[in-house]
Amino acid sequence: MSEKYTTIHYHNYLELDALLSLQKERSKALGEAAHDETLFIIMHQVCELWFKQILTELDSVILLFREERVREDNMHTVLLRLRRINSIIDLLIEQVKVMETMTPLDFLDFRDYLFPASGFQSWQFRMIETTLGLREEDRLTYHGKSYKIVFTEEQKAHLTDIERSGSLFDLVARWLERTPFLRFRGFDFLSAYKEAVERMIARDQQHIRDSELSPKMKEMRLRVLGDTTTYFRHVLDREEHERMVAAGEARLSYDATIAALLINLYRDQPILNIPFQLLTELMVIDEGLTTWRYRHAQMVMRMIGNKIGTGGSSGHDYLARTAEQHKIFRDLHNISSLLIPRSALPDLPEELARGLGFHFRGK
Ligand code: HEM
Ligand SMILES: N[C@@H](CC(=O)c1ccccc1NC=O)C(=O)O
Repeated sequence: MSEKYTTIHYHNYLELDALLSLQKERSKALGEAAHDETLFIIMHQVCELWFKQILTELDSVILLFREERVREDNMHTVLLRLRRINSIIDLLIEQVKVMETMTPLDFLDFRDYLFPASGFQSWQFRMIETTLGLREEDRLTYHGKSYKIVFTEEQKAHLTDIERSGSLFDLVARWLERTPFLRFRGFDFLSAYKEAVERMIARDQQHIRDSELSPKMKEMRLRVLGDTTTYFRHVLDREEHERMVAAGEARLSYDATIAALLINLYRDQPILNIPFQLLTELMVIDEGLTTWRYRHAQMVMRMIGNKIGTGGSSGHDYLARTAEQHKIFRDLHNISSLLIPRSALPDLPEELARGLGFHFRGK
């Protein structure tokens, strides 16, 4: 008999007996009950639940991306799930305010009971970072040791597994490299782009030189404009890009970078619109996590000033540095320095433009 139509009560369905018995204040158990410790526990439990949901979404997206070809009809689902992650991150940022209704003095009523526990030991947070593509070598070191030392062997193995099997960053990079439009029936995107950049810079330089501006202003404007050796050096030259990758200054391969550039420049072509949205959502995840890190660091500053963290880090200073350093999709943000105005873009050959559009062929 099917179990589908048996009845269930709200309370049981949500396992509320278990859930609501999980707030065990150490101050109450070991000394004098501190009123705000319940909030502190619930805040963390709520965060961990949202981390679980983020991981569920990331795992499903990764599964769709692991297929030999990412199916077009899966792309929309991927986008919906990435957007869900971004809504959750917005909520996590907003939630910091609730934590800040606790005053630093009230925190001290129970902080002593927390040593040496800390957010360093949040396995799900590390799973999120690693699944997205933060590698061991990208991280600030933890007293010169691996960030994994605080975890069980099983948890460590799981993190290593993800590092080996390919993060979302890696999968998106491979997907970009497969973009089929870079060379299409005589249209060589890269040569057309190179020519357009050179033409645009030469024209703008001439306009500045011919203008009525003072020599000092002219010099400044020319400097802002840059030339083909400033922003564009590494896209105009594969070897230069490969040197940057080897030096750790770029992470996306040359081909993936060019594909991301094409998608950004021609994002109005219907077929490139969803890929463009995908790249955008990935950047939004990075921005959201960075904002959360800053927000958390700011809260920490308010709560404990410059004290050392219970996990042994320098506290606020360490956290603020992770915000800068632990970005994952930096390469996608860097594409913006390679963009040129639409007016300077080479027109696509008509056949290609037609190929990139959606065509309804009625009978
Ligand atoms: C009074 C509130 C809080 C304070 C004072 C605080 C303080 C700190 C400090 C000082 C660290 C650095 C590690 C250490 O040396 O201890 C840290 C790390 C961390 N905290 Fe908090 N925290 C608070 C609330 C939260 C909440 C609500 C969350 C949500 C889950 C959270 C998640 C994390 C995570 C994930 C890390 C690791 C960050 C990294 O290494 O990149 N913290 N926290
Ligand atoms: N690291 C904090 C303590 C703390 O926030 C914490 C302690 C135990 C479990 C989770 C924590 N939250 C995030 O770091 C401190 O130094 O006060």
